[in-house]
Amino acid sequence: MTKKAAIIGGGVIGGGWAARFLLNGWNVAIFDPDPEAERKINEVISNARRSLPSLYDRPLPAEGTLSFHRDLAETVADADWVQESVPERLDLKHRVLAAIDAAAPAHAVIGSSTSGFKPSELTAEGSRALVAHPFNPVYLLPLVELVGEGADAAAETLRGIGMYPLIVRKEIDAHIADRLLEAVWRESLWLVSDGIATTEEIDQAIRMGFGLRWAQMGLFETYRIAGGEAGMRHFMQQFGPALAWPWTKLMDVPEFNEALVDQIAGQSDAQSGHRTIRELERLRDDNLVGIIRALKHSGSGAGGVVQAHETALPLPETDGLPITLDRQVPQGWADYNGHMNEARYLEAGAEATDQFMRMIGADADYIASGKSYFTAESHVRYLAEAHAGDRLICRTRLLDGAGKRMHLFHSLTTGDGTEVATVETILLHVDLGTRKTCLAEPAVAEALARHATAQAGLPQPEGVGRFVGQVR
Ligand SMILES: NC(=O)C1=CN([C@@H]2O[C@H](COP(=O)(O)OP(=O)(O)OC[C@H]3O[C@@H](n4cnc5c(N)ncnc54)[C@H](O)[C@@H]3O)[C@@H](O)[C@H]2O)C=CC1
Ligand SMILES: C[N+](C)(C)CC(=O)CC(=O)[O-]
Repeated sequence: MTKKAAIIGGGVIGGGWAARFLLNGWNVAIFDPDPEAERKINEVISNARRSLPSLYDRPLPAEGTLSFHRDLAETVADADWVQESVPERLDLKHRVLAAIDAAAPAHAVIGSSTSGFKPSELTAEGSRALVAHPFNPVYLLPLVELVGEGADAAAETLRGIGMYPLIVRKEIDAHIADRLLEAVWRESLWLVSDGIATTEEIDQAIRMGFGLRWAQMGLFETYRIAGGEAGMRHFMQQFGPALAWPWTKLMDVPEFNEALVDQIAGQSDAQSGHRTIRELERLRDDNLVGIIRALKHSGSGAGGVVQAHETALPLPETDGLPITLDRQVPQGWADYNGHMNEARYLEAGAEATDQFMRMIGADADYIASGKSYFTAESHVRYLAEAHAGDRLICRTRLLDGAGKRMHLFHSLTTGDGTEVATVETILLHVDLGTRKTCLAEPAVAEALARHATAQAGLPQPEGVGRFVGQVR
């Protein structure tokens, strides 16, 4: 049965949670007294639809239903997960959590998005909530810090929607990540307030340098490398004494007053005010998709989380011909002509070939055993336009699988069935030791023969054997 998430408070974070659950197949019910909440949440969900599925090379589950309610008790009825995301005020959280506790089913997990409160503070008035602290945008960033009782069971559910639960073993104000962020934030406010740097210069200092490192190796692994061949021990010996130097104003905070707010907000407007928040969100999301997809290749950081989640998603079902690709066209695949760039059709064909290889047993283990296929020739026909956000499906015909050859004809269609391209490709079976062609192992040869039998009698696809400049 489809699971249900109830989102209490649908602002920046509640909207992100709603999108994360919804796009992973959950039904989502929302309670937020703001009359603008429905519009805002729908805008956040639209942004999520254009980005989250683009992280995956398999389709996400079909979206659940989305409903907006005027009554908290009605919202949480039958919920499997209730996520409180109201403003960061303890008295308000206590009131809202008490109402949730009174109406939610006993089996429901009650998570609080609190950035700073400890579970002992949240539960002081009897609530059974635990901290489930996410990161913005919740639908793309996998990290969620879990603190409190029931964290292990909650973690399992969150992994199921593609998140990375980090169980915080001992409660502490602001958990783990916000303590780190707060240190950078505090020092940045000092630098602006003292006139050392502008908001833009600080952002450049982060994104041109260490920000790039952190997404893939974090702090400690990065510094281990910075110690040279002697590693972390040498790094610490070299830079440890700096802790006592006046590099930072640790624990000291600039006075938070109107002048500071005006200074920071004014510089931020000058830096980024030419774009709306939604435009900035889309830019951020497109960049995050590109970064996370790059990390997927090496299984690093958030890319490893997407990889693991993806293997748990069902493969597309075949409908006569094997479906070798079913994914969304990411924004980054569109070019200056406003459609999918020509190179991406070949990339999609190459992904389909890889999937077909896995289907016939020429998978990672087979390659590790020293055998594989090399592509000898490919021909792409561009038949119609695919656009960013389109669903892209590939069905693969096996035209010849005998001997050392594998001749494939990929037909790429969009979700509405329009054939946008064909990629015809000939591969040769090779011994990776000698780099010379050889016959496939019997299991692979037999799998190819089974596909050939299943496809026997199908008409030759239109366009087979075409070459560039052919006279019509
Ligand atoms: N904004 C951020 O970067 C992050 C925020 N958080 C945490 O998430 C929580 C929510 O923060 P944001 O989404 O940023 O705030 P927000 O101000 O964007 O959204 C809060 C929402 O709660 C609604 N609300 C107010 N009273 C309510 C009530 N009694 N019942 C139901 N809804 C009510 C408001 O109408 C608003 O839509 C806070 O605890 C915050 O610390 C966690 C991670 C990141
Ligand atoms: C600013 N903040 C403390 C609310 C930030 C967070 O809690 C996490 C995030 O997304 O940066």
